[in-house]
Amino acid sequence: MLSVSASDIVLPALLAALAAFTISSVLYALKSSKLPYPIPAEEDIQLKLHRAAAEKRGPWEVFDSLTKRYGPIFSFSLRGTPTLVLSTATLGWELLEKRGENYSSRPRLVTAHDILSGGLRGLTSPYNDYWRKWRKIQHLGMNARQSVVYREHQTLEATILLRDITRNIHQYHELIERFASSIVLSISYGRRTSSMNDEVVQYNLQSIRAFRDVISSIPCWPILLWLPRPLQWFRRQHERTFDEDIKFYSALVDSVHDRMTAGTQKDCMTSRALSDGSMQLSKNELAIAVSSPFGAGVHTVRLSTCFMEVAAVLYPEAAKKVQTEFDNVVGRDRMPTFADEAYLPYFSAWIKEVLRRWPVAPAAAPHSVSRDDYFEGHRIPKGTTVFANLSTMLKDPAMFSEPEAFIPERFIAEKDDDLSGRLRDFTLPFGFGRRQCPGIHVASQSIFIVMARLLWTFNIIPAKDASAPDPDAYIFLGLTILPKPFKFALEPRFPDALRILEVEASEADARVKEWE
Ligand code: HEM
Repeated sequence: MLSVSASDIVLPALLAALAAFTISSVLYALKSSKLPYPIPAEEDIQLKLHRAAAEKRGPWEVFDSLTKRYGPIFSFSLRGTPTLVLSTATLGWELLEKRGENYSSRPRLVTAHDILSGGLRGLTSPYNDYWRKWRKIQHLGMNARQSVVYREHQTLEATILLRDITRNIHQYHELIERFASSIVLSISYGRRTSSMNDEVVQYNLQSIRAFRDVISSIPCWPILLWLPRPLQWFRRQHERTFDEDIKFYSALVDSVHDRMTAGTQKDCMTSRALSDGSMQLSKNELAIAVSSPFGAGVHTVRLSTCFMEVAAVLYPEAAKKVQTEFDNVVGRDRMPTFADEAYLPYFSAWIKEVLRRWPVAPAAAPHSVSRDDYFEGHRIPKGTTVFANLSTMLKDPAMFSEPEAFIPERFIAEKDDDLSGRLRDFTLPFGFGRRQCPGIHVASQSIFIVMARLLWTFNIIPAKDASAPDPDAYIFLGLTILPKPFKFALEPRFPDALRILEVEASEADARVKEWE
């Protein structure tokens, strides 16, 4: 009988790991000697990034100061991976959009993607056949035309949100998070939530926390995957979490299926995916794909609206102009609706200016290059990580004059050239090319209806004795940012505003039951 002792497995495994580590170190040294647009080694960017993270500052601050010294495109080696930073929109369009077929992968995240997410999380997926199927589902559920389906629910929830804020402004963050959670659940499963204590909300929040914890911990070397599987100690806990995720999210898909059979299901991403015969997704793939909007769509909407409050407090003249436009277009007998949007050019420009001045994902999400490429005579090797440094791009004086100032008018295009077209659509805060945020339409709708109704009803003013928010202070949340806490108050704009809000909100209370 053959028997294998632990030392028979462990020793060869360790030797294999050591050999792999040595080889990859040598390859790394070779790679970093051939970086495109390199910055001098004495910059010690790794240390700078480490220090920034320790001080809770985003990497974009380091990128911004290096852009000033070395120009809008530069590279360095980050733990062995060539890393390229792009700091003008033109470079982003040139590489990430025009060459999107090659610039749309993601850096490999062994623990967070391969293990904790079973290789199925779209956000961190490499650019491959699975990602294309995942992305098709996002498109099916959130493309421009499909997003219109969610407007009724968004309007009702926005009205309930505003009424709840007037009753308890101290719970502002929780209330807006409840709003955003309800919207993404209606997109994914055609159901709403009336509370953050909802089991589905709580599960998703816990899942986001697990993902964040793994992302912010020390990354796992891919060579450790060469160890025999029973020796890969780092797998077990994450695999268990993934198994639980599959069970939980599959049950949600099953309940949509049951409601479809009963004829009571609202149109949503899951129902559309289940009805589309061409999908060819396994049950697990489908369960994870339709759960994606929660992770990417709750905090981003909450954070963006928080910066809108900062803008309203810091720049009251611009907020007044928005309100004058409301008075002219909407009047004071009813609240704004989506039907008014086309007639509110200043308000649309105001929203764009907030997203420009305070991009909530200032370095977007890193892309990765699938094959060697050449740009301006420089070789950009396969596997290069590419950052679209939105923070610097959106303050590029060549594109936005007086970039630190708050000037919504810059988005009211007069010319018909390419740049004016780009400013009219203004998708930059949502990233580039094939990885551009698939939630862009639903996010824009949520922001539009919440802010339109908020600014129609109230003046957003600094709270008594509170100091004005610092426009450049932020809380660093990893990929995203939140304004430093500041106190604001809501002052009804005219005597009837609160009455109209109360009436619309109690109608909304009754109508949202359709989504329960
Ligand atoms: C103001 C709100 C939002 C902003 C500023 C925003 C911004 C972004 C950015 C910058 C990216 C990375 C793009 C890139 O890699 O180039 C992204 C990705 C993504 N966003 Fe959003 N987002 C917002 C809201 C939403 C919402 C509401 C949803 C869903 C309901 C959503 C779903 C996603 C998903 C699934 C991805 C990953 C796409 C991929 O890797 O292919 N986002 N978003």
